[in-house]
Amino acid sequence: MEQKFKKSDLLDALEAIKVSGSFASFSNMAGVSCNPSIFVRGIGMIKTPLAEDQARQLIRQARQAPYGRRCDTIVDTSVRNTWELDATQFEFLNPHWTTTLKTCCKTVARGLGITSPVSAELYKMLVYEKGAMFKAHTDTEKIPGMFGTLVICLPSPHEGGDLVLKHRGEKKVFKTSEIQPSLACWYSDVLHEVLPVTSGYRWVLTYNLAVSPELPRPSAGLVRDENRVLRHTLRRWLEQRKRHGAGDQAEADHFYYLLDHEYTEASISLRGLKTTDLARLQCLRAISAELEFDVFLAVLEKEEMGETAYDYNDYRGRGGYGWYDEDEDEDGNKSWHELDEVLDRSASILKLVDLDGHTLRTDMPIDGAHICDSTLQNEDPFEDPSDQGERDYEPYMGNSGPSATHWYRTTVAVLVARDAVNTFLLGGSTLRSSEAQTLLQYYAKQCLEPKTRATGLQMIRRLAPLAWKPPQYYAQTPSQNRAIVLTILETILQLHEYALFGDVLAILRHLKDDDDACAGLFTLINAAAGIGSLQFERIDNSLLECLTSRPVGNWKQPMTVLCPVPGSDIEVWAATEVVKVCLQTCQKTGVGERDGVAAVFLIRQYQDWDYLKANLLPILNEKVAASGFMLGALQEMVKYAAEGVFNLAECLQTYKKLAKQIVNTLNIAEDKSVFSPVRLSPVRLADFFGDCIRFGWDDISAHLGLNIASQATRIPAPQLGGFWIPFIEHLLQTLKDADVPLSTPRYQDIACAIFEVFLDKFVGKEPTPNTSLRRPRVDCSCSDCVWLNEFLESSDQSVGNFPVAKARRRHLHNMLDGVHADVTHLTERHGSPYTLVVTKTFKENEIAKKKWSKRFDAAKQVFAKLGEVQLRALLGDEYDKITGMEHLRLRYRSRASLVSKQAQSEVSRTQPVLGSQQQQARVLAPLLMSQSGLQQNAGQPGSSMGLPGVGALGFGGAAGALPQVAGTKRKAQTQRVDLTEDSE
Ligand SMILES: O=C(O)CCC(=O)C(=O)O
Ligand SMILES: [Fe+2]
Repeated sequence: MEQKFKKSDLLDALEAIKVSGSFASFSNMAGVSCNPSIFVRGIGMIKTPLAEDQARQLIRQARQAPYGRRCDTIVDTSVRNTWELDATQFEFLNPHWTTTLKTCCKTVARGLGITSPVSAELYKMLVYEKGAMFKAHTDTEKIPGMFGTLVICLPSPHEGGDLVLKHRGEKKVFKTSEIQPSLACWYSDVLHEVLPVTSGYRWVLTYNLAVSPELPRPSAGLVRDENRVLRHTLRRWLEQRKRHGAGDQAEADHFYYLLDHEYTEASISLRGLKTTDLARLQCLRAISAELEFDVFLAVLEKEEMGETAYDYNDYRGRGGYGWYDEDEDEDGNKSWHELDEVLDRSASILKLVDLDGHTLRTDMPIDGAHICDSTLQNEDPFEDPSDQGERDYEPYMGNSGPSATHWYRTTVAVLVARDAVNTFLLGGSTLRSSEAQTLLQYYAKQCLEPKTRATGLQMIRRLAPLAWKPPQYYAQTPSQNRAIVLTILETILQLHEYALFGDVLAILRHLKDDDDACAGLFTLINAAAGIGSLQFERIDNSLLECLTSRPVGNWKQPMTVLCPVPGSDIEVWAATEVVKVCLQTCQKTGVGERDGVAAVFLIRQYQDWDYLKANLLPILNEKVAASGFMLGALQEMVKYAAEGVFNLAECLQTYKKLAKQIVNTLNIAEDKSVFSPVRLSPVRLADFFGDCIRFGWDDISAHLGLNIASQATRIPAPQLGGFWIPFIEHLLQTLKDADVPLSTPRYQDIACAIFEVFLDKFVGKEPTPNTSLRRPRVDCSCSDCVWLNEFLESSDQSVGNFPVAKARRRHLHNMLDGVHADVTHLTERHGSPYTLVVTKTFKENEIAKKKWSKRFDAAKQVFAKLGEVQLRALLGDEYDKITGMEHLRLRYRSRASLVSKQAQSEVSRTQPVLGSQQQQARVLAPLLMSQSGLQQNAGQPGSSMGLPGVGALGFGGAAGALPQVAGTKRKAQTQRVDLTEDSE
């Protein structure tokens, strides 16, 4: 009859594992007196480091080392190619060498985790010359009690010759070339090899390691007793769970095991564990590979909030010496306040990781009340708070007693029965999408193991919709997230779970904007198709949906990475389905240049010129207004025609015919959407001029130039910086490339027209300062506000006093702030009630001036970027006027007269005076009086320009509110209607 499982047995079994030993260990011997002073018969003393001539002498004395294969010992230099000397051929003259070796044995015992005394018996001296190596093998038992091998690497320069050791999937590499003298040791059941020496000589001594033959033989495998007991206990737990099912008697589905050491959230992983914790977790990990449970690591946190005893210090703190925000002891630590009564208690897993340290959950609530039951140590896992926890203390507040919150943290291993792992991982609270994403990665890994595959897939099905709910897609950074998406899809494809693949893609369809994810997906498909195991017909529809969820212009990248084998089902799909759907999509409205480019690209890739003529040309004929789409497609066509793929003559004929139509229907002002980089890029329009020059279509470019110049005044403000200024820049380049003089009237007209409207709508006139004391009303009809409005609207009162109680002062204050009134308001704290003093200011003048100056400077930058020489040629006679912008200034003629005018105004007080706004505001603000009620900021130009390179200047506002100037004659356009008073 099986013994009944007890939690305490599991604890005992774990605690019995004390030593952390590894299957192999290395150690630096520096500092140990270790020159053995080797004397070799037939040679004499060997000097260290080993020199070439002595190395050759050693080799002459040596023989080719054999190796053991089953019962034989054979020489085969393709397996082992080393020179060896028997222990009888040499001796150590250094009398301390025996002591050194004893020290080495202790190092070995510690490194391999052996508690009984270890002895080392000299076996061979080995010399590896260039090319020498020893292929992977395990060592045979050569003496009674032997459990492993010790190698002492003597000083001898060499490269290569790395010692590579592997055990149960773990691998260690020891570079004897880097550290000498040094030792390495391993258990006999560890597979190891010596990689070929690439230069010099590798020189080592080998020793047989043994324990007393009566003792159990230590080995790297889990034959140590402690591990057997642990495995046995765990098996009993799991079997008992199965037997009792889910009833009352049911065994716990998980246990927390308190680690000996504390670890931080950042350091928690198997690799970061110390000594015994490491030893125990390594055993658990090994056993969990055989038994049905999983091991995780976790940082637990408990929060307790409660009332504390009344603290005299707080009282004193408030009474006589002012208010202490924090109560700290002399060392600056927050002092400890015992909780008299705990009012609120909660526990959570702050962070749960797998043994590789991958985060699975964070901030996951757990049942604090039963935590003792789940802990193997059977105690509150949180240590004595008085020296561990973080704390926060709230002193006596008058209406409630003093309270404190304590947080306690501890680190544990979590053992979870495998049938309960999913419930455990998904437990606690609703999963955040980022958590669902991390869990997905975990389950993707599970899918790769046949045993856990079914659950893994099931969980992916369940978690995917949680992980990628539309708004949370970017819960993690896009690239991290994209990597997860692709890992999952790759796993699913590998497993041929096509239905699930479709489901996950359907969830991902909203990832319209993540083109890299889409391209990544198509790369995956391409790779899977390359392996030859893909059933493409089961995913083609999902892929098509993935394409159609984004603009045609974005199909080019994924379809480029796809590169299917000619004649394959993927190619047939691309040539029929993809191209067909692409053209259907192009018939819709709102297509732009990138769509035109992509459509032609796809036809070039999968169809031919005849197909294009039959299917794309009719669409182009219909789409004259979508000039971006047209130009994209036409220019792409000509590109391929030049490469010889399409019929060049027919292409050019089509281009010319359609180009005429584009120019005829071009309407700059109305077709807002065309002249935005999304629909048509400035460079493409410039290229169009280039094409006209190249192909000699002079009439077309003349017509287009005229069109632009005559319609320029109607260009909406945002398109200036977003399209037309960059266009000029590209046009300059195009003309230079085509050797066309910049002073050609056609281009001069275009440039002047655009710059004039740029100055007019973007920079605008320097704003006229407001001199009036009248301010806009606040929107409230209470008696206080009536009073306030009277003051605000008055043209001669600059300061208003409002002696009203606090609540009413606050109301006035809020109302003023609500309309951003150009006033200051301060409370004068004497008398009863206090008085709200409102003073009219002229800050808006300064603000408006600053904004204008920024735009002015931005325009200067634009001119500077284009270059003086080029601009002079392009703007001709207009150059000085346009780039100087003097006509936009308020007072550019005589700066000197400003001072006298200012003085004059101080005398007259009623006359509006124009000049430097800042100066005026500063000097005259409190004094000015005027009848003018006009708001000087109305119709401020320059807003929302989207000017490249000057965006940071922050042009904001409503350019749409600009008064538009009628008329078509360029020279007459520089005047704009201005609502502000202008003294000129
Ligand atoms: O040369 C070494 O480092 C290891 C030699 C070895 O594996 C052996 O002698 O069995
Ligand atoms: Fe070996």
